[in-house]
Amino acid sequence: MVTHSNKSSEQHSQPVISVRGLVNRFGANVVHENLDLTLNQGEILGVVGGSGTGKSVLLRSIVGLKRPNDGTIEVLGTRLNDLSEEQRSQVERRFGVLFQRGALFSSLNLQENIALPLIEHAKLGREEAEYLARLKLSLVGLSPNTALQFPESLSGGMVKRAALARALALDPDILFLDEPTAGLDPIGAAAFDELLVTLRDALGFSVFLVTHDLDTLYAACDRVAVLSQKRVLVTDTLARVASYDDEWIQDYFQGPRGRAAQHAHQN
Ligand SMILES: Nc1ncnc2c1ncn2[C@@H]1O[C@H](COP(=O)(O)OP(=O)(O)OP(=O)(O)O)[C@@H](O)[C@H]1O
Repeated sequence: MVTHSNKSSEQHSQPVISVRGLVNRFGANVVHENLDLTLNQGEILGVVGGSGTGKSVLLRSIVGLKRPNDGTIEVLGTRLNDLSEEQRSQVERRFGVLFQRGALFSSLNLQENIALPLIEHAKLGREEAEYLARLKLSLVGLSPNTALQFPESLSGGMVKRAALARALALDPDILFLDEPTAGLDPIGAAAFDELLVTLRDALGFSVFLVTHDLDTLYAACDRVAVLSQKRVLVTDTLARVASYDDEWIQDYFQGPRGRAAQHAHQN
């Protein structure tokens, strides 16, 4: 059951990301063709789709790691296409990104990992940055004595939390998460979903969440966008998307795993 207030699009109609007519190609491989997507203020938007439908490429296009072949991307009211490199990096500072792999530097302890963006981008001194890093660790539920530990000594769930703390280091307006619960056991994944909703409710950021995890969709997402046929086929509440007349959607939501997730969250 969704325990948070279901902040649907009606309550958060202000878009923080607006993608229109996006085209992405790699040589002859057309990944996106005329793709539209909207992320509203304060919502957690789950982005799903079959393997290779371009979820990660979409995320990378928005955060500035892949230059689109065509289309416009507007973030927080600013059209990214029109910006200089310097202006673009100002906008990108308002993003927090958690990638599926390579989330933390293995040679740095947690405090140093989280302090890094504060030193590099916010130009804080080391002591102040590490103080803030410890605050971020407590925000994601990690005790102060994890601050000096290295990523390899932590469980998968703790690493994800620490990576989330780093993504939150610069107090982002928009958080991008690429399969954050991949590799976690169901209890660790559920705890991460709950933490995400709690932090969103408390801090008010908006979330672009790529996931294959049906439980995450039920537990954390206000709306779901489905990538299929090189575009966003539908964006709506989970209940409406789950009943959408499309073969992949029906297989995904009404298959055994989809029904199990739905059942688990109804009880
Ligand atoms: N750097 C790249 N060079 C060439 N092709 C790429 C590159 N990055 C992605 N692609 C291609 O773009 C397509 C979409 O990839 P993407 O990783 O976005 O899919 P996805 O939906 O995130 O998949 P998955 O669910 O398996 O992670 C794939 O065909 C992939 O091969």
